[in-house]
Amino acid sequence: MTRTDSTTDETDIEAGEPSADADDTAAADDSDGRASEAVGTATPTLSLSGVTKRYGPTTALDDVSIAFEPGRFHGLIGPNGSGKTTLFALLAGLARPTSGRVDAETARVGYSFQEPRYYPDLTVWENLAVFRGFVDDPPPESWLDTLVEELRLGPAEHRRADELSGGFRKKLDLGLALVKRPQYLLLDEPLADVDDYSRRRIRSFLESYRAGDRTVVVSTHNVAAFADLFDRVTIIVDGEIRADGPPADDVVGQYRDALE
Ligand SMILES: Nc1ncnc2c1ncn2[C@@H]1O[C@H](COP(=O)(O)OP(=O)(O)OP(=O)(O)O)[C@@H](O)[C@H]1O
Repeated sequence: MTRTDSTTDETDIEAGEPSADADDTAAADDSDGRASEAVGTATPTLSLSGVTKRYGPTTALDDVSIAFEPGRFHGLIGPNGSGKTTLFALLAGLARPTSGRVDAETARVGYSFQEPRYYPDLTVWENLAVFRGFVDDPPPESWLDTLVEELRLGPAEHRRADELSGGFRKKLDLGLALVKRPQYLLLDEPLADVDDYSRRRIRSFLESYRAGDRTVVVSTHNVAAFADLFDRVTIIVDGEIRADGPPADDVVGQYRDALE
């Protein structure tokens, strides 16, 4: 468990070389003493407590507390600029809070953000295999076949990543998020650019992925695309949580009301 307490650091999402997952960052946290291993925690948690995140004069998150429970399909809903990506970056260990506390076992967190990361000159399969090589205790290689099948990556399996269409790039990034079969899967707009047929397959795959103690957190402003899957919804506006709990029968209406 990596616990990141309040700092005044303004570290942002790391740019540059593709990285396997957030584990490297967690290791860096340990080495400079700004995070510590929590012991004796029975249930792995993913949570923020009283977290504020500022970028210079901009407050991206303002005193946010939220816990992501095992076995949930959790919707994080908010308009552009509301703080969703920032919240994910904190949970993935890619950024530090300005104040407050982040509890995240980053080795169990997989993520796909809006900017895909992959090795451009490797094929889809090679990317999946390389990222699998970064994982300490990887699932069997057959898991990669499952991902290719379920994410409808087959037609592009042997094509270079930099030659892929936008939709296939998105699906490859989803695959990279899933390579280590994470307990917590954080997905930022996972269906953007994806064709209708693939959408249906990916939606039902994600629905089944939540089984057991796995948690899927989807960040989106396209509420309708996932409304029937959510069993918990957090609405975030201007860096503040406006609603957090079981979804209303009409999630789209619930979101509209929160924006007014
Ligand atoms: N690196 C940064 N430097 C300065 N401001 C930033 C940075 N990253 C985010 N912000 C600001 O923080 C606020 C929250 O941004 P964030 O990207 O978290 O929102 P979002 O909900 O993910 O938006 P979108 O739906 O458009 O992706 C915005 O005002 C944004 O301009």
